[in-house]
Amino acid sequence: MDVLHSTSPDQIPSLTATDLRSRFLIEDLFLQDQVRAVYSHQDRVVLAGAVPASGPVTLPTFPELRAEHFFERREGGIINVGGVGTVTVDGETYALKHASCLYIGRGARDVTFASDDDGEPARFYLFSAPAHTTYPTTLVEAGNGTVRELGDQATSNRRTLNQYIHENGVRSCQIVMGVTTLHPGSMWNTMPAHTHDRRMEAYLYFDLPEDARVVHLMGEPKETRHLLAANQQAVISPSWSIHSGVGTASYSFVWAMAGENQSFDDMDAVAITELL
Ligand SMILES: O=C(O)C(=O)C[C@H](O)C(=O)CO
Ligand SMILES: [Zn+2]
Repeated sequence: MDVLHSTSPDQIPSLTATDLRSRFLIEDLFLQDQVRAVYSHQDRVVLAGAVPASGPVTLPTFPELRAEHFFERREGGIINVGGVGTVTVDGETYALKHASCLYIGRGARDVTFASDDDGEPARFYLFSAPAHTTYPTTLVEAGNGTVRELGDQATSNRRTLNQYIHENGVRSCQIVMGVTTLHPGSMWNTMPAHTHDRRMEAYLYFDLPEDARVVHLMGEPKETRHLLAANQQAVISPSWSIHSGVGTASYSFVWAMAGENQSFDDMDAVAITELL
């Protein structure tokens, strides 16, 4: 498990493009037959990728957690960004099609990932945060969350947002999680941009063609930078940073937050004309 320390906004002007990528972009979360995890000191979230290619893989108890099992003091949301697969939690098996979501509550002990078809393995993205109590482990099929239609074709940002884990959906201690899909021909996500000082957020871009990129904007509104993200790469956004991007092709992304509150609409919008 890699550990990513926090970065203060006043460090940003001194960082090179390579420095920015190593602090905020996770390029290789999905490795064949492994569970690869990154511990971020932004609200102590863990981002992990599991790719059961030649057989099932089990979620390890990473020593950095100093826990008996991964979910001893944590909860997690999982979205499958690959082929159809299953997640087995303490003997109960959940089938996850592409873009479906599974919430796992605190206290789960044994978690195993498997693919239905080794030729097209599942790719499970896990976002986990510390939890103070146990909410039930719950599956939500792709598209069955709370749906919001956002943006406009005229500004190239027409998109469908599916909220899965949130205050009025699958309950959790901290995690708010869902998937946004750009409509064909629309490339901009989250523009106008925003920050939310009470929550960090991570974006995992997926369903982006291999030869395409998302130009992801980050940083304080008046000191923005960009990161070029490829398919199935994740960006960590501290609470002081905007998080918005434009693709060279249409794409989807998993957004997931943790922190002080779970109020999706508690965000501070930044007018496009205010960005520098
Ligand atoms: O398309 C969007 O806009 C989003 O999906 C925004 C994210 O959900 C977000 O940043 C929530 O804070
Ligand atoms: Zn946000």
